[in-house]
Amino acid sequence: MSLTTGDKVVLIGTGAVGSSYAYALVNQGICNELVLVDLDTEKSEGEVMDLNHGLVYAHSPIKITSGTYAECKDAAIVVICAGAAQKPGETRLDLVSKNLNIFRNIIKSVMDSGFNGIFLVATNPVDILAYATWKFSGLPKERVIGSGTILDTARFRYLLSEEYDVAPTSVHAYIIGEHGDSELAVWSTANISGKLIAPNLTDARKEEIFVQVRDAAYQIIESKGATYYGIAMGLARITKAILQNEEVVLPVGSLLEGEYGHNDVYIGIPTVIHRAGRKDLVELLLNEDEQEKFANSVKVLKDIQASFWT
Ligand SMILES: NC(=O)C1=CN([C@@H]2O[C@H](COP(=O)(O)OP(=O)(O)OC[C@H]3O[C@@H](n4cnc5c(N)ncnc54)[C@H](O)[C@@H]3O)[C@@H](O)[C@H]2O)C=CC1
Ligand SMILES: CC(=O)C(=O)O
Repeated sequence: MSLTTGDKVVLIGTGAVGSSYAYALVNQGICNELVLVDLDTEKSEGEVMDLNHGLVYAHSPIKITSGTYAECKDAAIVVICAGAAQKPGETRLDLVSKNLNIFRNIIKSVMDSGFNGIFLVATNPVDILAYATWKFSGLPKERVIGSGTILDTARFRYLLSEEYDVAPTSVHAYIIGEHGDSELAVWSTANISGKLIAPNLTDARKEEIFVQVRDAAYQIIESKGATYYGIAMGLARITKAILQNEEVVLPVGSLLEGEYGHNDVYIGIPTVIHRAGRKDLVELLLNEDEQEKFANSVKVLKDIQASFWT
């Protein structure tokens, strides 16, 4: 069966992240049909009403409805933002059992609809849940994408843009690895217009910037209860890259099969995104320290996987 070709998006989970993503899609005119699904149907229906009331001022026409899993049948992309979120003091990995159970049911319901498109997963712990989506759905790896380190990389580029007074889009730098505490900054290739950043910063300053990136979620959750605008913009960016067949490189969650010397794990790495989902992985040349940190991040994720998949 060939890939569904329209640009219908079904969003599962219309909480803080899901509703912000829907709002970003409408404002940027990324798709022309959006269906909202949530266990709490009253909430998704309310979100649909609210979004529709802004349509007269939207970027371009879009049909927004609430629906059931049957709507996934002809969807190009199913985006999953459903499940539990971190409470203050919790790590992303604390959510694993709860959200794996939720995902078992969600993926089955989506696949039972006859879905033949691309999954984009945001629910945490996102790397484990992207892997679970790939396993539960039976879809090829190209059609299951996690949000990976799209948000962490955006945070990193923003902080470096502040450091150097240039636009974040002119900073070329990646956070890779787990979307979580074991992630790493690839300082060895981070640059502005080809000029390497690392030689101009002390180790102490680099560590300060990295810690700000790594711990941003904890800080935001402590101050306002949840993070959602940043990831919503990141998810909208990935959605646009897929629907517009951009072949752009984005740091998303992709399955490793020998790349970087590891396999059988979803993790945040630069990936070429096109209309069929993931195209190629871009293998960064990591230095020894980065390779060790990346290997540790893989191990953190694999140890968790091992307790759920033999
Ligand atoms: N990947 C990333 O970079 C980020 C991921 N997240 C994650 O996104 C997820 C959602 O976060 P929030 O929107 O803040 O949470 P939320 O609690 O505001 O929303 C979750 C929604 O999921 C729905 N839901 C729960 N079980 C469901 C099921 N079985 N079927 C359908 N809907 C169901 C709930 O009714 C609720 O509307 C969390 O796991 C959070 O950690 C949050 C920020 C960044
Ligand atoms: C909550 C989360 O995963 C983040 O903001 O990075």
